Amino acid sequence: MATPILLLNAGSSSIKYQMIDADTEEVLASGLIERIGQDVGVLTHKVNGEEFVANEEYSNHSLALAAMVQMFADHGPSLDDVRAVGHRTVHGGDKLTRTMLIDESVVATLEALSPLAPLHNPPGIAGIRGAQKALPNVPHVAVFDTAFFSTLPPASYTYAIPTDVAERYHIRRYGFHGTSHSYVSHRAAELLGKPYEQTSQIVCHLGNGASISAIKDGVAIDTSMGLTPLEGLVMGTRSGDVDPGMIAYLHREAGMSTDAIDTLLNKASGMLGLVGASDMRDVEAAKDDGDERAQLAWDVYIRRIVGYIGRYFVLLGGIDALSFTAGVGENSSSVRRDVVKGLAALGVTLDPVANTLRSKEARAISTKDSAFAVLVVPTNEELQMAREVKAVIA
Ligand SMILES: Nc1ncnc2c1ncn2[C@@H]1O[C@H](COP(=O)(O)OP(=O)(O)O)[C@@H](O)[C@H]1O
Ligand SMILES: CC(=O)OP(=O)(O)O
Ligand SMILES: [Mg+2]
Repeated sequence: MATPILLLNAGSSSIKYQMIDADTEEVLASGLIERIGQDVGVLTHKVNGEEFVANEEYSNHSLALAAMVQMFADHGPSLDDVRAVGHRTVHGGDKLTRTMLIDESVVATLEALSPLAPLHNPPGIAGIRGAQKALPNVPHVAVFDTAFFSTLPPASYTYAIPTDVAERYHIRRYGFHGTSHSYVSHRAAELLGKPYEQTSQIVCHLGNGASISAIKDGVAIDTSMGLTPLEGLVMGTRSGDVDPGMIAYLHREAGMSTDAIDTLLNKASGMLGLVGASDMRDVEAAKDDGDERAQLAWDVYIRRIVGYIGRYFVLLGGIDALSFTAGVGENSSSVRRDVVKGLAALGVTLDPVANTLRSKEARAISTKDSAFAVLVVPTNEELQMAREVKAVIA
Protein backbone atom coordinates (compact mmCIF):
# COMPACT_ATOMS: atom_id res chain seq x y z
CA MET A 1 0.00 0.00 0.00
CA ALA A 2 1.55 3.28 -1.10
CA THR A 3 0.97 6.55 0.75
CA PRO A 4 1.06 9.27 -1.94
CA ILE A 5 1.32 12.73 -0.42
CA LEU A 6 1.10 15.98 -2.38
CA LEU A 7 3.54 18.67 -1.22
CA LEU A 8 3.02 22.32 -2.14
CA ASN A 9 5.71 24.97 -1.76
CA ALA A 10 4.08 28.27 -2.68
CA GLY A 11 6.42 31.23 -3.17
CA SER A 12 5.67 34.82 -4.04
CA SER A 13 5.59 34.19 -7.80
CA SER A 14 5.86 30.42 -8.06
CA ILE A 15 4.52 27.14 -6.77
CA LYS A 16 6.80 24.08 -6.57
CA TYR A 17 5.09 20.75 -6.02
CA GLN A 18 5.88 17.08 -5.63
CA MET A 19 3.86 13.94 -5.17
CA ILE A 20 5.89 11.56 -3.00
CA ASP A 21 5.09 8.06 -1.80
CA ALA A 22 5.80 8.60 1.89
CA ASP A 23 6.43 4.85 2.39
CA THR A 24 9.19 4.45 -0.19
CA GLU A 25 10.08 8.18 -0.53
CA GLU A 26 9.78 7.71 -4.31
CA VAL A 27 8.92 10.88 -6.28
CA LEU A 28 5.75 10.06 -8.26
CA ALA A 29 5.51 13.46 -9.98
CA SER A 30 6.97 16.92 -9.60
CA GLY A 31 6.42 20.31 -11.10
CA LEU A 32 6.92 24.01 -11.05
CA ILE A 33 4.59 26.88 -11.92
CA GLU A 34 6.55 30.06 -12.56
CA ARG A 35 5.69 33.67 -13.31
CA ILE A 36 2.34 33.65 -11.58
CA GLY A 37 0.80 37.10 -12.02
CA GLN A 38 2.67 37.84 -15.26
CA ASP A 39 1.28 37.80 -18.80
CA VAL A 40 2.57 34.34 -19.60
CA GLY A 41 3.18 31.77 -16.89
CA VAL A 42 4.98 28.46 -17.29
CA LEU A 43 3.83 25.17 -15.80
CA THR A 44 6.25 22.24 -16.07
CA HIS A 45 4.94 18.86 -14.93
CA LYS A 46 7.25 15.82 -14.71
CA VAL A 47 6.02 12.27 -14.44
CA ASN A 48 7.75 8.96 -15.34
CA GLY A 49 10.69 10.76 -16.97
CA GLU A 50 8.32 12.70 -19.27
CA GLU A 51 7.89 16.46 -19.14
CA PHE A 52 4.70 18.36 -19.97
CA VAL A 53 4.74 22.14 -20.36
CA ALA A 54 1.87 24.63 -20.43
CA ASN A 55 2.15 28.36 -21.12
CA GLU A 56 -0.83 30.37 -19.99
CA GLU A 57 -1.64 33.39 -17.93
CA TYR A 58 -1.95 32.39 -14.27
CA SER A 59 -3.10 35.67 -12.81
CA ASN A 60 -3.14 34.38 -9.23
CA HIS A 61 -2.12 31.36 -7.13
CA SER A 62 -5.63 29.86 -7.17
CA LEU A 63 -5.68 29.76 -10.98
CA ALA A 64 -2.15 28.35 -11.02
CA LEU A 65 -3.24 25.60 -8.68
CA ALA A 66 -6.27 24.81 -10.84
CA ALA A 67 -3.88 24.42 -13.81
CA MET A 68 -1.74 22.01 -11.76
CA VAL A 69 -4.84 19.93 -10.93
CA GLN A 70 -5.65 19.81 -14.67
CA MET A 71 -2.08 18.60 -15.40
CA PHE A 72 -2.53 15.73 -12.93
CA ALA A 73 -5.89 14.89 -14.56
CA ASP A 74 -4.39 14.90 -18.07
CA HIS A 75 -1.04 13.23 -17.45
CA GLY A 76 -1.32 11.53 -14.07
CA PRO A 77 -0.73 10.28 -11.51
CA SER A 78 -4.33 10.48 -10.31
CA LEU A 79 -4.95 12.88 -7.46
CA ASP A 80 -7.71 10.51 -6.28
CA ASP A 81 -5.08 8.38 -4.55
CA VAL A 82 -3.49 11.26 -2.62
CA ARG A 83 -3.77 10.62 1.12
CA ALA A 84 -2.74 14.04 2.40
CA VAL A 85 -1.54 17.44 1.24
CA GLY A 86 1.42 19.17 2.88
CA HIS A 87 1.76 22.94 2.62
CA ARG A 88 4.99 24.86 3.13
CA THR A 89 3.88 27.67 5.39
CA VAL A 90 6.41 30.37 6.03
CA HIS A 91 5.39 32.31 9.13
CA GLY A 92 3.84 30.40 12.02
CA GLY A 93 4.49 33.12 14.60
CA ASP A 94 4.73 32.14 18.25
CA LYS A 95 1.56 30.01 18.24
CA LEU A 96 2.11 27.61 15.33
CA THR A 97 5.46 25.97 16.07
CA ARG A 98 5.12 22.41 14.81
CA THR A 99 3.71 20.54 11.82
CA MET A 100 -0.09 20.37 12.25
CA LEU A 101 -3.44 19.65 10.62
CA ILE A 102 -4.93 22.75 9.04
CA ASP A 103 -8.32 23.91 10.29
CA GLU A 104 -10.04 27.27 10.03
CA SER A 105 -8.28 28.61 13.13
CA VAL A 106 -4.87 27.79 11.60
CA VAL A 107 -5.79 29.68 8.43
CA ALA A 108 -7.04 32.62 10.49
CA THR A 109 -3.73 32.74 12.40
CA LEU A 110 -1.78 32.63 9.13
CA GLU A 111 -3.88 35.51 7.82
CA ALA A 112 -3.15 37.49 10.97
CA LEU A 113 0.59 36.83 10.45
CA SER A 114 0.60 37.95 6.79
CA PRO A 115 1.97 41.43 7.58
CA LEU A 116 5.11 39.71 8.94
CA ALA A 117 5.68 37.66 5.78
CA PRO A 118 4.01 39.67 3.00
CA LEU A 119 5.83 37.87 0.18
CA HIS A 120 5.11 34.41 1.56
CA ASN A 121 2.03 33.95 3.75
CA PRO A 122 -0.60 35.27 1.29
CA PRO A 123 0.44 32.87 -1.51
CA GLY A 124 0.67 30.09 1.07
CA ILE A 125 -2.92 30.75 2.15
CA ALA A 126 -4.06 30.89 -1.49
CA GLY A 127 -2.36 27.51 -2.01
CA ILE A 128 -4.18 26.05 1.00
CA ARG A 129 -7.56 27.37 -0.18
CA GLY A 130 -7.05 26.14 -3.74
CA ALA A 131 -5.88 22.70 -2.65
CA GLN A 132 -8.71 22.32 -0.14
CA LYS A 133 -11.14 22.99 -2.99
CA ALA A 134 -9.44 20.47 -5.31
CA LEU A 135 -8.90 17.81 -2.63
CA PRO A 136 -11.65 18.35 -0.05
CA ASN A 137 -11.62 14.84 1.45
CA VAL A 138 -8.03 14.47 2.63
CA PRO A 139 -6.15 16.02 5.54
CA HIS A 140 -4.21 19.22 4.77
CA VAL A 141 -1.12 19.73 6.89
CA ALA A 142 0.96 22.87 7.46
CA VAL A 143 4.74 22.63 7.73
CA PHE A 144 6.24 25.84 9.09
CA ASP A 145 9.54 27.43 8.07
CA THR A 146 9.73 28.78 11.61
CA ALA A 147 9.25 25.45 13.44
CA PHE A 148 12.89 24.30 13.40
CA PHE A 149 13.82 27.53 15.17
CA SER A 150 11.36 27.21 18.06
CA THR A 151 14.39 26.02 20.08
CA LEU A 152 16.26 29.34 19.81
CA PRO A 153 17.34 30.55 23.27
CA PRO A 154 16.05 33.94 24.50
CA ALA A 155 19.51 35.50 24.10
CA SER A 156 19.24 34.76 20.37
CA TYR A 157 15.60 35.64 19.74
CA THR A 158 15.26 38.77 21.85
CA TYR A 159 15.53 42.23 20.28
CA ALA A 160 16.74 44.97 22.62
CA ILE A 161 13.50 46.98 22.53
CA PRO A 162 11.12 47.64 25.44
CA THR A 163 9.77 44.31 26.67
CA ASP A 164 6.14 45.47 26.80
CA VAL A 165 6.22 46.51 23.13
CA ALA A 166 7.88 43.23 22.12
CA GLU A 167 5.30 41.22 24.03
CA ARG A 168 2.28 43.16 22.81
CA TYR A 169 3.28 42.85 19.16
CA HIS A 170 4.99 39.42 19.33
CA ILE A 171 8.24 41.00 18.19
CA ARG A 172 11.11 38.50 18.37
CA ARG A 173 13.35 36.62 16.02
CA TYR A 174 11.60 33.60 14.47
CA GLY A 175 13.93 32.32 11.76
CA PHE A 176 12.88 30.85 8.39
CA HIS A 177 13.86 28.12 5.87
CA GLY A 178 13.68 25.77 8.88
CA THR A 179 12.51 22.78 6.84
CA SER A 180 15.62 23.14 4.69
CA HIS A 181 18.02 23.74 7.61
CA SER A 182 16.59 20.65 9.32
CA TYR A 183 16.84 18.42 6.25
CA VAL A 184 20.36 19.58 5.37
CA SER A 185 21.79 19.35 8.90
CA HIS A 186 20.43 15.80 9.34
CA ARG A 187 21.87 14.79 5.98
CA ALA A 188 25.20 16.41 6.91
CA ALA A 189 25.32 14.37 10.14
CA GLU A 190 24.84 11.21 8.05
CA LEU A 191 27.74 12.26 5.80
CA LEU A 192 29.89 12.95 8.87
CA GLY A 193 28.95 9.53 10.25
CA LYS A 194 28.04 11.10 13.60
CA PRO A 195 24.81 11.01 15.65
CA TYR A 196 22.88 14.22 14.91
CA GLU A 197 22.68 15.12 18.60
CA GLN A 198 26.47 15.19 18.78
CA THR A 199 27.07 17.57 15.87
CA SER A 200 27.75 21.30 15.83
CA GLN A 201 27.00 22.74 12.42
CA ILE A 202 26.55 25.87 10.36
CA VAL A 203 24.17 25.64 7.41
CA CYS A 204 24.10 28.27 4.62
CA HIS A 205 20.80 28.20 2.72
CA LEU A 206 21.58 30.46 -0.23
CA GLY A 207 18.61 30.64 -2.61
CA ASN A 208 16.59 33.60 -3.74
CA GLY A 209 15.94 34.12 -0.06
CA ALA A 210 18.97 33.23 2.05
CA SER A 211 19.70 32.43 5.69
CA ILE A 212 22.36 30.85 7.89
CA SER A 213 21.76 28.73 10.97
CA ALA A 214 23.88 27.63 13.92
CA ILE A 215 23.13 24.18 15.32
CA LYS A 216 24.69 22.95 18.59
CA ASP A 217 24.35 19.29 19.58
CA GLY A 218 21.51 18.93 17.08
CA VAL A 219 19.56 21.98 18.34
CA ALA A 220 19.16 25.26 16.41
CA ILE A 221 20.56 28.04 18.60
CA ASP A 222 20.79 30.96 16.18
CA THR A 223 19.80 31.99 12.66
CA SER A 224 20.18 35.07 10.51
CA MET A 225 16.51 35.78 9.66
CA GLY A 226 14.45 37.47 12.33
CA LEU A 227 10.94 38.82 12.86
CA THR A 228 10.49 38.65 9.09
CA PRO A 229 12.46 36.97 6.26
CA LEU A 230 14.18 40.30 5.58
CA GLU A 231 16.92 40.25 8.24
CA GLY A 232 20.39 38.84 7.74
CA LEU A 233 22.10 38.02 4.47
CA VAL A 234 22.02 39.95 1.21
CA MET A 235 19.47 38.20 -1.06
CA GLY A 236 18.11 38.32 -4.59
CA THR A 237 15.78 41.26 -3.92
CA ARG A 238 16.12 41.76 -0.14
CA SER A 239 18.67 43.98 1.60
CA GLY A 240 19.20 41.81 4.66
CA ASP A 241 20.68 43.72 7.63
CA VAL A 242 20.56 47.51 7.42
CA ASP A 243 20.76 50.18 10.09
CA PRO A 244 17.10 50.39 11.26
CA GLY A 245 17.66 54.15 11.47
CA MET A 246 17.55 54.12 7.65
CA ILE A 247 13.79 53.51 7.72
CA ALA A 248 12.91 56.67 9.64
CA TYR A 249 15.50 58.58 7.62
CA LEU A 250 13.96 57.54 4.28
CA HIS A 251 10.52 58.33 5.60
CA ARG A 252 11.50 61.84 6.67
CA GLU A 253 14.06 62.80 4.03
CA ALA A 254 12.73 61.01 0.94
CA GLY A 255 9.07 61.29 1.94
CA MET A 256 8.58 57.58 1.39
CA SER A 257 5.61 55.82 3.01
CA THR A 258 6.21 52.79 5.22
CA ASP A 259 4.75 50.58 2.48
CA ALA A 260 7.12 52.08 -0.08
CA ILE A 261 10.10 51.48 2.22
CA ASP A 262 8.95 47.92 2.88
CA THR A 263 8.75 47.29 -0.87
CA LEU A 264 12.13 48.93 -1.40
CA LEU A 265 13.87 46.67 1.12
CA ASN A 266 12.02 43.45 0.26
CA LYS A 267 11.58 43.62 -3.49
CA ALA A 268 13.97 46.18 -4.97
CA SER A 269 17.14 45.71 -2.90
CA GLY A 270 19.75 42.95 -2.59
CA MET A 271 21.35 41.94 -5.88
CA LEU A 272 18.52 43.55 -7.85
CA GLY A 273 19.12 46.89 -6.19
CA LEU A 274 22.89 46.76 -6.52
CA VAL A 275 23.24 45.28 -10.03
CA GLY A 276 19.81 45.34 -11.65
CA ALA A 277 19.55 41.52 -11.67
CA SER A 278 18.35 39.28 -8.82
CA ASP A 279 19.66 36.00 -10.23
CA MET A 280 23.18 35.12 -9.02
CA ARG A 281 24.00 33.63 -12.43
CA ASP A 282 23.54 37.06 -14.01
CA VAL A 283 25.49 38.79 -11.25
CA GLU A 284 28.37 36.34 -11.59
CA ALA A 285 28.47 36.67 -15.39
CA ALA A 286 28.51 40.48 -15.13
CA LYS A 287 31.27 40.35 -12.50
CA ASP A 288 33.33 38.05 -14.71
CA ASP A 289 32.83 40.55 -17.57
CA GLY A 290 34.47 43.21 -15.42
CA ASP A 291 31.30 45.06 -14.36
CA GLU A 292 32.34 47.05 -11.28
CA ARG A 293 28.85 47.26 -9.80
CA ALA A 294 28.53 43.49 -10.01
CA GLN A 295 31.94 43.04 -8.38
CA LEU A 296 30.93 45.30 -5.50
CA ALA A 297 27.59 43.48 -5.06
CA TRP A 298 29.47 40.17 -5.04
CA ASP A 299 31.88 41.42 -2.38
CA VAL A 300 29.04 42.72 -0.19
CA TYR A 301 27.19 39.40 -0.58
CA ILE A 302 30.26 37.29 0.35
CA ARG A 303 31.36 39.53 3.24
CA ARG A 304 27.94 39.29 4.88
CA ILE A 305 28.01 35.48 4.72
CA VAL A 306 31.59 35.30 6.05
CA GLY A 307 30.64 37.62 8.93
CA TYR A 308 27.73 35.42 10.01
CA ILE A 309 29.79 32.24 9.78
CA GLY A 310 32.57 33.77 11.90
CA ARG A 311 30.07 34.85 14.53
CA TYR A 312 28.38 31.43 14.66
CA PHE A 313 31.72 29.63 14.69
CA VAL A 314 32.65 31.50 17.86
CA LEU A 315 29.20 31.01 19.38
CA LEU A 316 29.38 27.25 18.75
CA GLY A 317 32.97 26.96 19.96
CA GLY A 318 34.00 25.26 16.72
CA ILE A 319 32.02 23.10 14.28
CA ASP A 320 32.01 19.69 12.64
CA ALA A 321 30.70 20.96 9.33
CA LEU A 322 29.74 23.98 7.25
CA SER A 323 27.11 23.07 4.64
CA PHE A 324 26.02 24.94 1.51
CA THR A 325 22.54 24.42 0.08
CA ALA A 326 19.75 25.88 -2.13
CA GLY A 327 20.05 27.37 -5.63
CA VAL A 328 23.21 29.41 -5.09
CA GLY A 329 24.79 27.23 -2.40
CA GLU A 330 24.40 24.05 -4.45
CA ASN A 331 25.39 25.47 -7.81
CA SER A 332 27.87 28.32 -7.44
CA SER A 333 31.37 26.97 -6.81
CA SER A 334 32.68 30.57 -6.92
CA VAL A 335 30.44 31.68 -4.06
CA ARG A 336 31.65 28.69 -2.02
CA ARG A 337 35.26 29.38 -2.98
CA ASP A 338 35.12 33.05 -2.00
CA VAL A 339 33.27 32.38 1.26
CA VAL A 340 35.83 29.78 2.33
CA LYS A 341 38.64 32.12 1.26
CA GLY A 342 37.19 34.67 3.69
CA LEU A 343 37.29 32.05 6.47
CA ALA A 344 41.03 31.36 6.12
CA ALA A 345 41.65 32.38 9.75
CA LEU A 346 39.62 29.34 10.85
CA GLY A 347 41.99 26.88 9.17
CA VAL A 348 39.42 25.64 6.65
CA THR A 349 40.53 24.67 3.13
CA LEU A 350 38.65 23.60 0.00
CA ASP A 351 39.60 20.90 -2.44
CA PRO A 352 39.27 22.97 -5.67
CA VAL A 353 38.53 19.89 -7.81
CA ALA A 354 35.80 18.60 -5.49
CA ASN A 355 34.37 22.13 -5.25
CA THR A 356 33.93 22.54 -9.01
CA LEU A 357 32.67 19.02 -9.69
CA ARG A 358 29.02 19.19 -10.76
CA SER A 359 26.87 16.69 -8.91
CA LYS A 360 23.38 16.37 -7.45
CA GLU A 361 24.76 14.25 -4.58
CA ALA A 362 25.58 15.44 -1.07
CA ARG A 363 29.36 15.56 -0.79
CA ALA A 364 32.42 16.93 1.00
CA ILE A 365 34.44 19.63 -0.81
CA SER A 366 37.08 20.35 1.85
CA THR A 367 40.58 18.89 2.03
CA LYS A 368 41.43 16.09 4.47
CA ASP A 369 43.44 18.44 6.70
CA SER A 370 40.77 21.18 6.80
CA ALA A 371 39.85 22.29 10.35
CA PHE A 372 36.24 21.22 9.67
CA ALA A 373 34.32 19.64 6.83
CA VAL A 374 32.76 21.81 4.13
CA LEU A 375 29.79 20.07 2.48
CA VAL A 376 27.42 20.66 -0.42
CA VAL A 377 24.06 19.17 0.52
CA PRO A 378 21.21 19.60 -1.99
CA THR A 379 18.15 20.53 0.02
CA ASN A 380 14.88 18.65 -0.29
CA GLU A 381 12.19 20.58 1.53
CA GLU A 382 9.46 18.49 -0.09
CA LEU A 383 10.91 15.19 1.17
CA GLN A 384 11.33 16.59 4.67
CA MET A 385 7.71 17.83 4.49
CA ALA A 386 6.50 14.38 3.31
CA ARG A 387 8.16 12.76 6.36
CA GLU A 388 6.56 15.24 8.73
CA VAL A 389 3.12 15.02 7.09
CA LYS A 390 3.27 11.22 7.26
CA ALA A 391 3.98 11.40 10.99
CA VAL A 392 1.07 13.79 11.57
CA ILE A 393 -1.53 11.72 9.67
CA ALA A 394 -0.36 8.40 11.19
N1 LIG B 1 24.49 27.76 -11.48
C1 LIG B 1 24.11 28.72 -10.64
N2 LIG B 1 25.00 29.64 -10.22
C2 LIG B 1 24.63 30.63 -9.38
N3 LIG B 1 23.39 30.77 -8.90
C3 LIG B 1 22.46 29.87 -9.27
C4 LIG B 1 22.76 28.81 -10.17
N4 LIG B 1 21.62 28.11 -10.37
C5 LIG B 1 20.65 28.72 -9.63
N5 LIG B 1 21.15 29.77 -8.98
C6 LIG B 1 20.47 30.73 -8.09
O1 LIG B 1 19.51 30.08 -7.29
C7 LIG B 1 18.37 30.94 -7.13
C8 LIG B 1 17.14 30.12 -6.84
O2 LIG B 1 17.39 29.34 -5.71
P1 LIG B 1 16.21 28.54 -5.00
O3 LIG B 1 16.81 27.83 -3.85
O4 LIG B 1 15.46 27.75 -5.99
O5 LIG B 1 15.38 29.78 -4.48
P2 LIG B 1 13.87 29.93 -4.08
O6 LIG B 1 13.45 28.63 -3.42
O7 LIG B 1 13.90 31.07 -3.10
O8 LIG B 1 13.10 30.23 -5.31
C9 LIG B 1 18.29 31.68 -8.45
O9 LIG B 1 17.70 32.93 -8.26
C10 LIG B 1 19.74 31.82 -8.83
O10 LIG B 1 20.20 33.05 -8.30
C1 LIG C 1 11.37 32.49 3.91
C2 LIG C 1 12.00 32.75 2.60
O1 LIG C 1 12.78 33.67 2.46
O2 LIG C 1 11.69 31.89 1.62
P1 LIG C 1 12.20 31.95 0.09
O3 LIG C 1 13.67 31.78 0.12
O4 LIG C 1 11.50 30.80 -0.57
O5 LIG C 1 11.79 33.28 -0.46
MG1 LIG D 1 13.32 28.07 -1.48
